[in-house]
Amino acid sequence: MHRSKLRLRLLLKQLRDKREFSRTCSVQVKEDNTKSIYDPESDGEKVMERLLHQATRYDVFCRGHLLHVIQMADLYPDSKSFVDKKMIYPPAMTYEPSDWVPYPAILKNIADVHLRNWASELNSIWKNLTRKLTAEVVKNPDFFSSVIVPNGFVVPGGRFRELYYWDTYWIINGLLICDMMDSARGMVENLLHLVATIGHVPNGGRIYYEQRTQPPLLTQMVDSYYKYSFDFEFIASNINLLDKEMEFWLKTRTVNIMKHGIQYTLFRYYASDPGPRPESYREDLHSAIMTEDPIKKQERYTSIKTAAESGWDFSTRWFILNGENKGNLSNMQTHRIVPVDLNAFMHKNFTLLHSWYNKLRNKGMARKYKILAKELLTAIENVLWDEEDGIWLDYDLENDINRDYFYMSNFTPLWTKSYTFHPDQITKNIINYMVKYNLDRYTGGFPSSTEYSGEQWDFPNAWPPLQAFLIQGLDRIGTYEATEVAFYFADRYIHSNYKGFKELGVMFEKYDSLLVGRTGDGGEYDAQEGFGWTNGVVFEFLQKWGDRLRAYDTKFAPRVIPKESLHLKNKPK
Ligand SMILES: OC[C@H]1O[C@H](O[C@H]2O[C@H](CO)[C@@H](O)[C@H](O)[C@H]2O)[C@H](O)[C@@H](O)[C@@H]1O
Repeated sequence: MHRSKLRLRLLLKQLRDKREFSRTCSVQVKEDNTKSIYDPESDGEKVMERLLHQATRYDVFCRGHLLHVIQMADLYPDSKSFVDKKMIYPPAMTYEPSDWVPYPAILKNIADVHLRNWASELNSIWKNLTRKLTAEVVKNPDFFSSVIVPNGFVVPGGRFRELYYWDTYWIINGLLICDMMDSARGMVENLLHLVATIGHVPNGGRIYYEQRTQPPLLTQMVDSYYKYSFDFEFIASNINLLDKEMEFWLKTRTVNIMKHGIQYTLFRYYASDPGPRPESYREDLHSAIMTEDPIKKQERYTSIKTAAESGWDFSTRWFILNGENKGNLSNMQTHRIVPVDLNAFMHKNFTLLHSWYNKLRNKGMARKYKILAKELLTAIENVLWDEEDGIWLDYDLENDINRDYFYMSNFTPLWTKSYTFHPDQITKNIINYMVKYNLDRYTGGFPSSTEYSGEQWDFPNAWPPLQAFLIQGLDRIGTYEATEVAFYFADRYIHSNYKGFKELGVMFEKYDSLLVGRTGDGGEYDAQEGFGWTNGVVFEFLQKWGDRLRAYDTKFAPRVIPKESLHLKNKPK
């Protein structure tokens, strides 16, 4: 086979182990565009072949010399490209899910013809995003970085070619709304299978994601499936795995906080496995380069991986510098922050499990989850609730203070109903907080934070799940005022997604809160299109408000004007 040779000098002197790596390596690019390593100081390809044969897929995709040389050679602008490559056969192929239908029932509930047509186009996108592991991958898993799951799945899109834990929640809801109940169940079964085999749900469907998880939404996915299927048998036969996942969180992710002489147990993210993220190897190595101390280096890696586990990778939300959210990635101390959203998710999980065990007449387990839910709710209210601002705030374990900054995650307990306040009181608190941060001025969606850091989970990026937390959270309060404000912002957000699709033909992973219909930016990879959770949230909003939402001309302001009583006028900051 004809091969063209591309010689790359590696500037390996800068690296930690100079003796091992200060050599010249070559990379051969085959005609079929696959690459293999050639090492001129030894017997070239044979050595690398031998290495590949001896190595397990973990040695190739997750650690070791080969990974190091390739990632440091700067072969790909995005480090994740290599760890997703095939060794012989492609790990996944697109296939059409058997339950996909061209006219799901939701379309009938969308009054506006433009929005209806758009929903129909979005329904077609599911087919492009569906994957199933090939028989080859399943038979020879050692050649691939894919994690083996029994059923097909919908991926987020773009560079995200595998399943992702928390993305799957919104994808499943979208599938259920589009009458794809079998696909949705298959995806839940995949995650349950991962709990059974790995002990937790990994960040994503690759072996290099196994050592960390993501926001724990599996129990809520089962709940979503149950609400459509009424299949309590499914819950009954899988509840032990949901319990197993909760035990993982209880055993590995709790912290105790003393406040006014009382000890509370809350959850944090914590991914402490050694070394940099294989899929962002070069980036992490550079982040940790300023310290030679191996313990401090690992601290960096733990903070980075923990941020990835949180789903907010990256954000000033995890920076601690002199007790503030300032600095840069080297100031990240994710595992020293108790996050509002994680604790709200866990509270919801405990509540659901309590009610299901009750229904199963399993008194012991029902009691276990009743106590867990009650104690966590008390902790959320006593540690995370900020009386002055009338909102929940993350807690800084390093400085023993609440982090008084605007982050969209502050609203998550609304979404999980993790509060005991009277609906009128919480409505007032939340609307005041929204007014304080002038949320009405962001016509492209709510920004993740007010910090312009260049990181993707900060200003001005508007992420779909975060829109859902606040908009659905308001709606779930149930007061007239809160539900109208929810509709007002749902209308605005739908408009931003619709405008982007009409003008650019794509759905984005995230949006720019200042530029209606335009993608967000920043962080360590280019903005992606597809997109699983974006489409899922759109379907959720169309399902809820399809009778009221209207497509409107992008040149004019939104037609839905909030009532005077909503106090949501632009106010100078
Ligand atoms: O490669 C960088 C990071 O990419 C993922 O994170 C982002 O995309 C995920 C899929 O949509 C999403 O779940 C996450 O919230 C995003 O920040 C991946 O999950 C990270 O682990 C990875 O380091």
